[in-house]
Amino acid sequence: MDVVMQFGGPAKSEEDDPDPWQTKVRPGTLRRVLGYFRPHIGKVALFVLIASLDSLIVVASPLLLLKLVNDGILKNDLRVVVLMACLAAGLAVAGGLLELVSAYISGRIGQGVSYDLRVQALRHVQRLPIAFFTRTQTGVLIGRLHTELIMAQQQFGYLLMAATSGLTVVLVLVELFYLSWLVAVVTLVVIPLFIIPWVYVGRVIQRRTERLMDANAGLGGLLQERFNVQGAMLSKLFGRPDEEMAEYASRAGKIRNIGVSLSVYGRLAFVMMGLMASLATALVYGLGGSLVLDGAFQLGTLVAIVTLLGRLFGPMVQLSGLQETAQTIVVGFSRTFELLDLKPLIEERDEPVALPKNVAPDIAFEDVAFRYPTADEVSLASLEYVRAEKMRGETPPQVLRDVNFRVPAGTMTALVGPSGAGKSTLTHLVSRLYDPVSGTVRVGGHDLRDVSFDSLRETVGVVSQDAYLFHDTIRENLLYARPDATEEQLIEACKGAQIWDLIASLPGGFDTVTGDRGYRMSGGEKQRLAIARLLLKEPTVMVLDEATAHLDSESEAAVQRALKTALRNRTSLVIAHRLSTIREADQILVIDGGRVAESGTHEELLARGGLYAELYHTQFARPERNGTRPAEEIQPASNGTEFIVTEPQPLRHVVRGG
Ligand SMILES: Nc1ncnc2c1ncn2[C@@H]1O[C@H](COP(=O)(O)OP(=O)(O)OP(=O)(O)O)[C@@H](O)[C@H]1O
Repeated sequence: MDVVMQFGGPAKSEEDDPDPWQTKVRPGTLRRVLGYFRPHIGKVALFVLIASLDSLIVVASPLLLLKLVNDGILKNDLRVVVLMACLAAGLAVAGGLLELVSAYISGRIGQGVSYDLRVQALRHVQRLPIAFFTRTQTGVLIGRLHTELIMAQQQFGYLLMAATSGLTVVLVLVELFYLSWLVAVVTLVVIPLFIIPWVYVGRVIQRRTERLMDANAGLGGLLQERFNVQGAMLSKLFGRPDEEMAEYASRAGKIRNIGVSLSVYGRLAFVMMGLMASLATALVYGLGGSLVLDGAFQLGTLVAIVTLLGRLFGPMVQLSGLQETAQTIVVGFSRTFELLDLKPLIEERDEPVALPKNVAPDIAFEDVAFRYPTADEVSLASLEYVRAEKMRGETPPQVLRDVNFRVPAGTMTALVGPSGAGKSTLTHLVSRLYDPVSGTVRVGGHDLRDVSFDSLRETVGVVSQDAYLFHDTIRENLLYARPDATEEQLIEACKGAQIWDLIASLPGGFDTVTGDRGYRMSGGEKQRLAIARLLLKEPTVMVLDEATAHLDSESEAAVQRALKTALRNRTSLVIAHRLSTIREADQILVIDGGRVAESGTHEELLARGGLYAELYHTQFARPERNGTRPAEEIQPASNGTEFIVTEPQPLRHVVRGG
């Protein structure tokens, strides 16, 4: 089977919003789907058994009616009447119970399969590189792992019902032939005429339901993006409520329109079903009644035939949707398979090396070149918000080239250079968020591609400018780094990170909730908490992006003290924005255009009179107003680099033009 199908279905209407990123169902998908049912084969067998018993009950009760009328009522035998009535009641109760049990079992199977698939998909997504997450729209990914699987699983329930309906239909037809071959033949001819419009309406309903789910997922993704703290902040600051409202309204309007048409079609299906049943029954009453008058069969047989007919429509309708349901399941599953088949770019090799604990290692970059991966290499177009078709297939430019340097164990290296030079990218390679395209990054002499993920995570600690905190208590945020930390260890880490006084002053102490993305804390406080989290983890290598923004001088001094503690006795790579940090570095690397343009100590680089000296002199050689250094100013350097100078002597580059 090689079907290309849009998940929302191909039905044409004004609500159609053709999606160019269709899900391609690959050959072998059905076999793969069935593979997920293998562990539940026992339950499937039990379900089939129970469903068969249920089908037998469905066809047995009309026979009781036949006997009740022919042998009881018509022959005036009260004993038969009572016995048949009791048996019919017993069968009805048994049928109800069996239906409940079969619903439970089919639920267990469907839920079990979607549980297995979901856990597998989550584990897989965890292994995907950071590049995947930078490209993927979170809301859509959540939809893929959640809503779409639920839908496939619900459809599975219908599939099981439809499959067992087959047995019921066969048994009912056999019994019809047994009771009256003439009525059975007429029924067989007439029923498809009624079923065809029903099938059409059923398909429309199914496609619109799928499109409704797609539209809901799209709206969910949008809301998730706009209503997280930063999205809400952006929309408030840019003040475009009307455009935002128009976007919501248009999407919600689409959902409304599909909802309205769904309820109309749903009602139509209901009416058609009733009409179908009434017309067929009227026909059989007419035909059967005349056969009774002719003495071809007795009244009880007619009652049984009419009852049987009533039990034929439901299963036939379910059977008619079998193919559509199966296809929806296969497409739903293949959407998850698509994700599972995305090969993680960064993998742990077999028998990886563990870096030694508690020993600060050196870091070495050897002929490193790097470019960010293409969309095709790391993501799925269907999960990207901006489906930049043109971008796909294009190779992004090299961000790092010919990078060679060594950070000796236990020393600090500062990275400076213009914005976009590649400093952050370079630090990403140390924590193996990305692998170099060529060349080698070594920690403690080991190629990072040989090192186990666990030991790399233990060895390398990262503090970014915008520290991320979970919406949880301060304690839980700290314990994330070391779940077994004692209260004393937590306090010690917080003291080292200069955040203990603040935590101690909070009424809730460690149990204070830090809010969505830690929003109730200031930038400096968040960064110090992140440093405390890192101190708990005790990595031997520190990768740090010094904060450039929104710290008042008191907070800034506190962060500086915290960093001093954090960097002590560790090998560190710091994207430095402050002169004090740069001066303290054992080595400074000036990064420019993805290369190490210069390296040395502050004094050496000044003496060399190159780019660093130029940057430094441009910044400090300017005459100060009133003999004092301005509290904050932006100065364009001759090479286009701008520095913001803030007290006490911090060095921040803002932008490099040209
Ligand atoms: N995820 C990404 N995908 C593609 N390109 C990227 C990605 N991240 C950064 N880049 C590009 O790589 C180049 C280097 O970026 P990088 O963030 O390393 O610079 P930087 O020196 O740290 O700048 P800044 O000081 O402004 O943070 C830039 O041209 C940037 O646009």
